[in-house]
Amino acid sequence: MTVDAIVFEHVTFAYGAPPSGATGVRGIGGHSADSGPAVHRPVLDDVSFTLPEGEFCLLVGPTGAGKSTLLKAVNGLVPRFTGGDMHGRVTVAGRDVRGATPADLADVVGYVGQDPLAGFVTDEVELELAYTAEQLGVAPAAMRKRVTEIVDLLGLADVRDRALAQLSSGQRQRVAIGAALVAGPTALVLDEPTSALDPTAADEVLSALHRLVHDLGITVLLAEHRLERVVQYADSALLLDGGRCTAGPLGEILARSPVAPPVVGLGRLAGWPGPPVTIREARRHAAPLRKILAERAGTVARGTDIPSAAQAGPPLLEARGLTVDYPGVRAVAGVDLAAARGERIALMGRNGSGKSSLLWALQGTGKRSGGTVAIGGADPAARRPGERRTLAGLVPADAADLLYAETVAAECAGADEDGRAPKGTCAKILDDLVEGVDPGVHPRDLSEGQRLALALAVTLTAAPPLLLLDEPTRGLDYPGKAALAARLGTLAGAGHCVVVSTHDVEFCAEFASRVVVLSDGEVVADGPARQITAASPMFAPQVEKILPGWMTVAEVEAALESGDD
Ligand SMILES: Nc1ncnc2c1ncn2[C@@H]1O[C@H](COP(=O)(O)OP(=O)(O)OP(=O)(O)O)[C@@H](O)[C@H]1O
Ligand SMILES: Nc1ncnc2c1ncn2[C@@H]1O[C@H](COP(=O)(O)OP(=O)(O)OP(=O)(O)O)[C@@H](O)[C@H]1O
Repeated sequence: MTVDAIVFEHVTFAYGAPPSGATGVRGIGGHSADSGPAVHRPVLDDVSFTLPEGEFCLLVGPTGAGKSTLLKAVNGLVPRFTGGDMHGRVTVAGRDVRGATPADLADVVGYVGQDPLAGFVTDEVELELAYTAEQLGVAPAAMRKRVTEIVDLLGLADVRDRALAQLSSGQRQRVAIGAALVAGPTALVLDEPTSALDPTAADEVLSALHRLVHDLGITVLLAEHRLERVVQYADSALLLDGGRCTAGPLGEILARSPVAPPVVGLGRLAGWPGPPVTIREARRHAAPLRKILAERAGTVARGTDIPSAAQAGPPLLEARGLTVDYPGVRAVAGVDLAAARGERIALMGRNGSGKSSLLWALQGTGKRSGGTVAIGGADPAARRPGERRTLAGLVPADAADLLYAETVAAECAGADEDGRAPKGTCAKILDDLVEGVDPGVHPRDLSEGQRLALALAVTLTAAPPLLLLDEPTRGLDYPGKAALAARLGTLAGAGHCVVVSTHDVEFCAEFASRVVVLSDGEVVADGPARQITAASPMFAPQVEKILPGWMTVAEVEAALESGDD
């Protein structure tokens, strides 16, 4: 008989009311106590669903829909540590979550947040894995056996003795999953576990989760924006939109979802039945469309084919022999990079290949151990911070680093003033990226995607000639990413040079004219986006895999429309 792993019965939740849990416990970003008793619009509105044992379920929904909130309600973090007003019932493996702490529930549900480092309590892999078991009072012999099983299951044998700080991001994420598994839970909930990972590391993590579902019958509930990465692993989906939640088989949910991967968009455009949700299914329908496109390929200008401006003008940015050393690591190893106004460059490469270090060194704030950087002839490192900002703007991977004001509205007003932009510029950019952000809310209470959009809007308002963005698509839904690509395209068209470090191949396909690939701090490929991404199974976007030579749904749509004229 199958047991229901996670059950929500008429769950309604709104932020704003005082915390209902124990006092003296550090909250998870909630500040309801000092913001008064005002209750906001419900984030979850009469949510009911049942997830059986051994199911891999995706939680999908637009930016700020409440996905993190729903996941935290599974193990009681919401409302216990966030405050808020909650009605209805959540049960995991038959246990009522109300009144229990996440630690009480560790043997039925494991929670893995977006940033594994933030959740670690020790310094070493094995200690971290053993920690939860120790807390639960498991006998040493049983504990060693359990840790070994988890190490094998998650492919961590080679690194089990290492310090956590020496692990790659994908390995750290697998350790975080392992730590959540030690207590032997029925269910695992994961909040965008691959958002910071390169495509290879993401595949490793998702394959490990897939094995847990198949070998151990664990139920996995996983929130993710990059659906193209995860659909092939999932059985079912929950769609959260406007507070309401719909559950169903993956294909059915994606067919009606406002957020769907490119393959679904292509299927809708081409009228393929289903529509297909995997590349494999889509290829079965693709032959007639390939034929039509082959006839049009010569006559249609594709967006990303716009010639590189590098050939047109003198470079805005010129770096020579740029080197960044940390103790024991050469993060950037003699990089030469020239970029002109109008270029849209994606910086790609494995986790730890040196992308962030390169961006910060180019901007002038980061460490530079050797080499030169010039932006419009000036060395940004030699300028004062205020002046530096007029040469280059950098949106950091952790968007919160850029935000200081008490409300979204104040942040936007400050950005308009600092950037000498007309009033309302920043708010308008924000609204284009993510709709409906409450201007009165504190930036720390925004969802991940909303906060990132705000940091982007603040930087784009000042619009310096060189724009550097470090992983700017975390937490953004597909419409948000398309809006970001469009805005960056407009800025490039107006003479800015835009460099984006990203693991998001679909965003790269929409945005980039040129791709630079780093490996171990060195540039190993540099050329037109279409050429570089098509040549690599790791970097190729979904559309390219189904219709070689075509990168995005919009491109295919334009080609089909051109034939209708
Ligand atoms: N502590 C809080 N106080 C007030 N409002 C909050 C708080 N935390 C989140 N919110 C709001 O609740 C809504 C849902 O946030 P949540 O983080 O659950 O969304 P999400 O779907 O996970 O978003 P993303 O896709 O960006 O990760 C957002 O509008 C957010 O601004
Ligand atoms: N402050 C630091 N001190 C020591 N080593 C560092 C520091 N910052 C980065 N490193 C190391 O330098 C190398 C490059 O890191 P960097 O963050 O630039 O890579 P990345 O390509 O941006 O990675 P990711 O895709 O994971 O964000 C890695 O080996 C990293 O561990």
